[in-house]
Amino acid sequence: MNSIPLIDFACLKHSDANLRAAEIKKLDQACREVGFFYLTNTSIDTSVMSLLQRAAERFFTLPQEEKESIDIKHSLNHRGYGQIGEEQLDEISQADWKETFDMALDFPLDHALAQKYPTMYGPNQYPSKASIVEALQEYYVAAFDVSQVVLKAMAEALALESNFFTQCFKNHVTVLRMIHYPPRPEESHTNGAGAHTDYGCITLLLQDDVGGLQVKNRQGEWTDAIPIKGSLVVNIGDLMQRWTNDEYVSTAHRVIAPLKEVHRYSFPFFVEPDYETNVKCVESCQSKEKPAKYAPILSGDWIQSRFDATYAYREKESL
Ligand SMILES: O=C(O)CCC(=O)C(=O)O
Ligand SMILES: [Fe+2]
Repeated sequence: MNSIPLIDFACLKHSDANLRAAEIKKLDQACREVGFFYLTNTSIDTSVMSLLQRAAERFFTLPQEEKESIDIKHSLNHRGYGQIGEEQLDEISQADWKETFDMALDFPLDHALAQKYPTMYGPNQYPSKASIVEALQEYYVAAFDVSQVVLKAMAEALALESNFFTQCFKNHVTVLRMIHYPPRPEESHTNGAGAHTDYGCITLLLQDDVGGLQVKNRQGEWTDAIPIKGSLVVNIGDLMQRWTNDEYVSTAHRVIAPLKEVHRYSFPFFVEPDYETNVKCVESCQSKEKPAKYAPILSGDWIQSRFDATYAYREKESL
């Protein structure tokens, strides 16, 4: 049995208040008990999803040289292409067997925020093919809309003003990533992406039909998050866990590398608020019996500290 609950996006937006309230309750329970759920019936057109999949297939088959011309190593604000071995999510002996491409909102270098926080705000590094860029941008806009509906529902579930979270997304640093998991290099190399939790608020993941994503359940067992066509897998990140005083849980997950001749593509959308968002325990998650566990922190400072721990090239830079 699949232990990851299904939440119906259409119900989260429904005009019937009772239907909506019932779905928000289910959402709240999923965030507290599992930290993962499938989001079905989203507003993202399936053609926008397929275009993104095709864009990824085309991008990752470009000559290595072309991909490396926009290597994330050249980008202070981590945009662009990440080679196999660039990001290591778990300190295990097997490298993460994946290559990546990251994009976010584009800020010119002379923008005040890019000047103040150059490692977080700045320009994208795009591939030269316009159709790939268009597919990315179209998906980014559609996924962002979905994320805001989910965050409104979460705010309501937590007895907050419905715009409590969404008001922190004016100059946000939400990242759309494309990931290509090539076939494992040898039978014993099972690691596609090491066990980790996500840093941000929430992540919306689009995956193809290959499978391989696993989620750690409360009993400490790895369970498969099998692909459900057209749906997104949504999970709580560390920032949201901190914001909610551990009421909403950021759950560990990993990816098993595909078998011989199989290529997997996935598209996490890491929903992360404005750098200067003050992440301070929300009212409804603290009490005399359960005081706030974490000191307030700026969202960007938190995300930066987590980045530094996972990127090989950054470690080398700081040596
Ligand atoms: O590829 C996947 O299914 C998950 C990727 C992931 O967890 C991540 O990049 O944070
Ligand atoms: Fe993740």
